[in-house]
Amino acid sequence: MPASEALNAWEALTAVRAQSPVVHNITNYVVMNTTANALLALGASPVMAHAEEEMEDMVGISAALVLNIGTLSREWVKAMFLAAEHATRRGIPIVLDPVGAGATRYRTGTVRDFLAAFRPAIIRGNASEIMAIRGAGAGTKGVDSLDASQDAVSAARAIYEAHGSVVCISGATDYIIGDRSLRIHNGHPLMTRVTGLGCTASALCGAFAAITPDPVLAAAQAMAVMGVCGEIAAAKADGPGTLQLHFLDALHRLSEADIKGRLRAEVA
Ligand SMILES: Nc1ncnc2c1ncn2[C@@H]1O[C@H](COP(=O)(O)OP(=O)(O)OP(=O)(O)O)[C@@H](O)[C@H]1O
Ligand SMILES: Cc1ncsc1CCO
Ligand SMILES: [Mg+2]
Repeated sequence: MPASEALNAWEALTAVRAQSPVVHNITNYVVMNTTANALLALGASPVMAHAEEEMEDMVGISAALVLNIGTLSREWVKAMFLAAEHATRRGIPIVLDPVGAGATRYRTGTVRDFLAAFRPAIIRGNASEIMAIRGAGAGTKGVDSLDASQDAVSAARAIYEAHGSVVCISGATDYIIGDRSLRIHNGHPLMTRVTGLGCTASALCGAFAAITPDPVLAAAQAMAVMGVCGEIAAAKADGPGTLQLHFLDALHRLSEADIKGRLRAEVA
């Protein structure tokens, strides 16, 4: 069976729409609104919450936890660690987005401390961020990648072997590295001109991880949906502004035929 069909992306999307899992996000100020809207358009039920006082209750009603260090500070990091403790105890999947790892020592150090304490089901980042976790590469340009996704594959393998977390590297080709490896060739370069589509990919990883127990498959389903919707949106858009709008509509309207007709996934 071709890898695209084996992803079961349509079946998983149907399950997300039917079950509408609660996805708890501790994410950055830049993308809170866009990732909440993307999760809603997908069919999931997003909630953004970062007060330590409500971490136990919020994790208690969630099916996945998405942690994103895009605008981190001491209090938020404490909340993330506390939420991860509760999620680990409850056995709900954690997705980590190491935004800007490699740009500052604080970001890189926080991600490493987190991985020393917890095992996310999925780590989703761009190539520079993934390489920085292993001390590889020349750093990260703020939140943007200086490297191509294939350059981070060996770092991703090392992270999987050291921590057991599936690693998803986004870029022109998305790589999903775990107990097996997949590549997804969808998407559009215009997606890099809209802030937070990587953060959106991580949020979608959370929604699919809530439905799909196998984290390689869950990450691949999320990246498949991202890529296919990115292509549909780019075909209608005049630029980044309308891409963002068309992307949300594409998520909402995504059909089995869209996925079957466009998805280009292969075993890496
Ligand atoms: N050159 C490209 N061609 C096609 N798709 C791309 C390209 N670059 C990125 N994408 C897609 O754009 C989405 C965001 O990935 P990207 O690597 O830009 O994330 P990011 O750098 O973490 O973004 P952000 O920090 O703004 O959230 C993914 O779905 C990815 O597949
Ligand atoms: C631009 C930006 N800065 C911190 S987080 C963020 C959103 C994209 O990662
Ligand atoms: Mg990012």
